[in-house]
Amino acid sequence: MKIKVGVLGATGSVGQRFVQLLADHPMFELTALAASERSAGKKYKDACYWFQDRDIPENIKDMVVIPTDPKHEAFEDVDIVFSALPSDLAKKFEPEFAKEGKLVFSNASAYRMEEDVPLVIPEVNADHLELIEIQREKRGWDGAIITNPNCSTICAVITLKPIMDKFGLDSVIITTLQAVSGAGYNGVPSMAILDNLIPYIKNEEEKMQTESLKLLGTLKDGKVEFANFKLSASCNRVAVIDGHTESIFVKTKEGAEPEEIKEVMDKFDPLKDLNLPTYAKPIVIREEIDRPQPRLDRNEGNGMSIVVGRIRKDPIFDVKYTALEHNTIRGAAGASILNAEYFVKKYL
Ligand SMILES: NC(=O)C1=CN([C@@H]2O[C@H](COP(=O)(O)OP(=O)(O)OC[C@H]3O[C@@H](n4cnc5c(N)ncnc54)[C@H](OP(=O)(O)O)[C@@H]3O)[C@@H](O)[C@H]2O)C=CC1
Ligand SMILES: N[C@@H](CC(=O)OP(=O)(O)O)C(=O)O
Repeated sequence: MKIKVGVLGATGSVGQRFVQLLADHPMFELTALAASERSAGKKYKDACYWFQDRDIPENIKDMVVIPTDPKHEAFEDVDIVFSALPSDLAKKFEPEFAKEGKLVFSNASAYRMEEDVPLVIPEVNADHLELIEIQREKRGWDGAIITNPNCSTICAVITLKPIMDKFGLDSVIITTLQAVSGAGYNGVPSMAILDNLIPYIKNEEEKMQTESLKLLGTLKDGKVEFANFKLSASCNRVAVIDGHTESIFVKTKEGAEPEEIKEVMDKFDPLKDLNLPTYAKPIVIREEIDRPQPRLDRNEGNGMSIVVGRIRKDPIFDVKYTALEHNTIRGAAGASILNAEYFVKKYL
């Protein structure tokens, strides 16, 4: 039998991606769509300004949106909620759902860096999920909050993990070129971004610099010991709809050649035997000199693969390469859903 799930912030930019990915999911049945009081009581198709390139799924469009209230009857038999709430609202609502016994798989940044909250990319640090036992004990709730990282962080960390495991990491520098969808539908006015680039995204560099070290850290005695290497990020918004591109420079501890980096990235496929519906090969390498490109490569692996190209020697660091991620799928809704699929397979 399928597990009943709900989406918080279901009408928003990331919420719509959740709806697309969950409407016909082999493990989950989407039965609750929650949003603000403005949307509650309306049919989903009327409450939400849908801007995806495929229509609202037939089985979803007439569902009635409910308020974000864990005690609402529609949540009664829901076990998992996916949160696509803005961070300030996530701070308030997510604990209320955990208190009601729900497993909250959150996209929001509100709880990512809390000591007892797992921040997880299942291919990288699935063992950190064990933190939920400590979380439940400390906070006295039956549910749990499990977070996925910031979109730009996910892209970089997936590529760094196989390098770290084989060669160790000394220093990493990342420059991002981030799509406008990362800021939500109303986030960046067209007058600001067309014919332009904005070299600032609030809090993004700090998130990349801290979240990456937690993700690549080690769980020891119920705590995450952060990874110990230097990471510097510089984040930019560009006029692309979907697809974050990152230029990544890596100095390893042991030294590595581009061919060796390519090999460890290509072999990196840790969950391939689990048959998780949203899983795709985490890293796909392109050999062409001018790839990856957002328009051409963002849908690789149904939007779940990081596409890496231009792996080459760097005169200062060991290597540099370009990585591309579909930011609202692998970087947001798809990441949360993969966390939930992994959790269900391993723990339920
Ligand atoms: N992991 C990642 O990398 C990414 C994460 N995100 C995160 O995902 C979250 C959602 O972002 P995004 O989809 O762009 O945001 P949007 O602004 O597009 O959507 C916000 C959603 O929250 C709902 N909402 C607003 N106010 C309330 C309220 N008072 N009570 C209940 N619901 C409310 C809205 O409902 P209504 O329509 O009724 O107003 C809407 O469904 C954010 O935390 C963002 O930072 C985003 C992109 C990538
Ligand atoms: N800040 C990211 C998206 C985002 O919302 O990130 P976070 O989940 O860390 O708040 C972007 O603009 O592309």
